[in-house]
Amino acid sequence: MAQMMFKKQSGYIINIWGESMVYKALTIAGSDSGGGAGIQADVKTFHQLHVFGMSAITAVTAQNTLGVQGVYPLPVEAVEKQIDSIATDLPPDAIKTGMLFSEEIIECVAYKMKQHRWTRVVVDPVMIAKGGSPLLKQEAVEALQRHMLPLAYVLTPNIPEAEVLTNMQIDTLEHRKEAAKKLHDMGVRYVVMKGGHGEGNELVDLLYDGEQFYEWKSKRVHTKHTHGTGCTFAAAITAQLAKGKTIYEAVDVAKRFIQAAIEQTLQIGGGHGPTNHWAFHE
Ligand SMILES: Nc1ncnc2c1ncn2[C@@H]1O[C@H](COP(=O)(O)OP(=O)(O)O)[C@@H](O)[C@H]1O
Ligand SMILES: Cc1ncc(COP(=O)(O)O)c(N)n1
Repeated sequence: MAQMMFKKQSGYIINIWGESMVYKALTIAGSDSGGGAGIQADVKTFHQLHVFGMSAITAVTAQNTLGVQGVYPLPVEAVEKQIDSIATDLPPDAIKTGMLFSEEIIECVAYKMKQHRWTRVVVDPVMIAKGGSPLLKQEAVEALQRHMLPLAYVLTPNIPEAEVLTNMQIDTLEHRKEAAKKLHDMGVRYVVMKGGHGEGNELVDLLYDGEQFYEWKSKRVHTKHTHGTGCTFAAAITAQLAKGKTIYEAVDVAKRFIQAAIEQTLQIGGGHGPTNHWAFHE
């Protein structure tokens, strides 16, 4: 009985041979000192979804709910070493990338993912923080298109990021679908285009699998506390993929996770506050 309770509370599965089956996910992204976005949002989301979270930090940002006060990229060697340390001892079941910042870091991450034969990769093409600070150098966009898109099992652009990656203006749902097709043609397996930047009271997130479109509609929460929504949403997809779920199941959980996290925000900080990573329960 005591053992049963432990299993339930610990959040991981014990198989019939008594071995622990811990699902592991890795995020390769920037650190947000304020804890609402980046690595911190990813690891909190993995944890809440009962997946063991690991990180390879690409850049340290001095950041809070008011904005980004500083960006300090790590040397490429430091990124490479973190990834190798994880790969050689704790092979991840799924990987997410977030803020990659420079061409050199993108090339390093792409090389390492190929070397370690990582295929369950969610690429969140982070470009600009909500307050407008650049998290990707402008000259690195081409490297992102060339090196990361073909490695992306899932790509999760918001509308402005999809516009930059496809070089087209997106105003309507039809435009979004056209852009998703373009991104699929650029090598992405599943395109998940987030609808937070759309108009109106209803949000539409779109999934394109190369054949069909699937839509997730939700009610827009009228709040300024949306810091880290994109990171959290993509991290929830990654956690579900780590557990072996399909992309359709993964987006379904991610959508419910982010809706709860935005509806029950924590009301902390003087600016755009973080979402609530405790709100959703499987
Ligand atoms: N105000 C909101 N109310 C409800 N859901 C939202 C809101 N803003 C964003 N979302 C959801 O959060 C996720 C991230 O969306 P988005 O804001 O487009 O990305 P990003 O944070 O990368 O800019 C999507 O699933 C989107 O539908
Ligand atoms: C280190 C880091 N990575 C990503 C974001 C984007 O945040 P959002 O999820 O709100 O687009 C951020 N503000 N900081």
